[in-house]
Amino acid sequence: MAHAVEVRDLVVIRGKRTVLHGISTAVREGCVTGLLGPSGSGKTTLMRAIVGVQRVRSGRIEVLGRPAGSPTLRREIGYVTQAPSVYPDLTVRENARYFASLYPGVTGRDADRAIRDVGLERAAGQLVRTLSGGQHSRASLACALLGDPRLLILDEPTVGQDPVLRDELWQRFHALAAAGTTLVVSSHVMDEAGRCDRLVLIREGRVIADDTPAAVRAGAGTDDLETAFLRLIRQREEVSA
Ligand SMILES: Nc1ncnc2c1ncn2[C@@H]1O[C@H](COP(=O)(O)OP(=O)(O)OP(=O)(O)O)[C@@H](O)[C@H]1O
Repeated sequence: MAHAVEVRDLVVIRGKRTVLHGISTAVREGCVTGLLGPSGSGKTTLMRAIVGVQRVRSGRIEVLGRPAGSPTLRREIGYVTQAPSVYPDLTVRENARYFASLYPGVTGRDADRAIRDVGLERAAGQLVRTLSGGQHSRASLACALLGDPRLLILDEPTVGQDPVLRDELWQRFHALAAAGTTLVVSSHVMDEAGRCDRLVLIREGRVIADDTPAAVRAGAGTDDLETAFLRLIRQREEVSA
């Protein structure tokens, strides 16, 4: 299967700390790849590097066959950060229509469909600054979907969503993947890991597993991904001790 993203020996230093210590991984096209790891492990930094907005010390990243950060990639990548990326003083619909207007051929009808796709139709006329945290991040997701990106990078998109909405969002992610979009979704919630096609587990800036959920479970000798993650961490600690 072709790779949408290839990362080789990536080293990133932020402030005075080495945050990514020579990471190598690849993201398969048309899959949902989960980036899992504890808070501060480097998930956002890796996503920023893939999107091309993170200064890297060394290593190589290819995205859709081009070096990360290439201007021609801008229209092909949708990136939803943890920070709000929609205008607070516009309604959800106004935001979606504004972002739709930035893409040739994307219409107001597409904007309305994106709002429906993230389950925000009842809040479409509401000012973004009055939305709940979960609604706010779904508004950002709707706007990121508008350009029909080939690669969607979603930083903790299910934070603050109730279980029903989380389930709907995961169904939506898989529908997008089935239609050919590649998704990279970060989370530190292990029960979401099992919903990914592939997992990249990161700890302290190093990849400690890169496989399907089933293979990660089998490799660690447990059915539970949280236990698998803990076992992988302990194995690493024993090897480096
Ligand atoms: N602007 C910055 N300057 C210096 N260090 C930073 C900066 N942003 C993040 N870091 C550090 O880089 C490390 C990795 O952070 P990153 O945000 O990539 O982790 P994460 O796995 O995404 O965490 P979370 O799950 O909490 O979002 C952390 O130690 C963090 O303190």
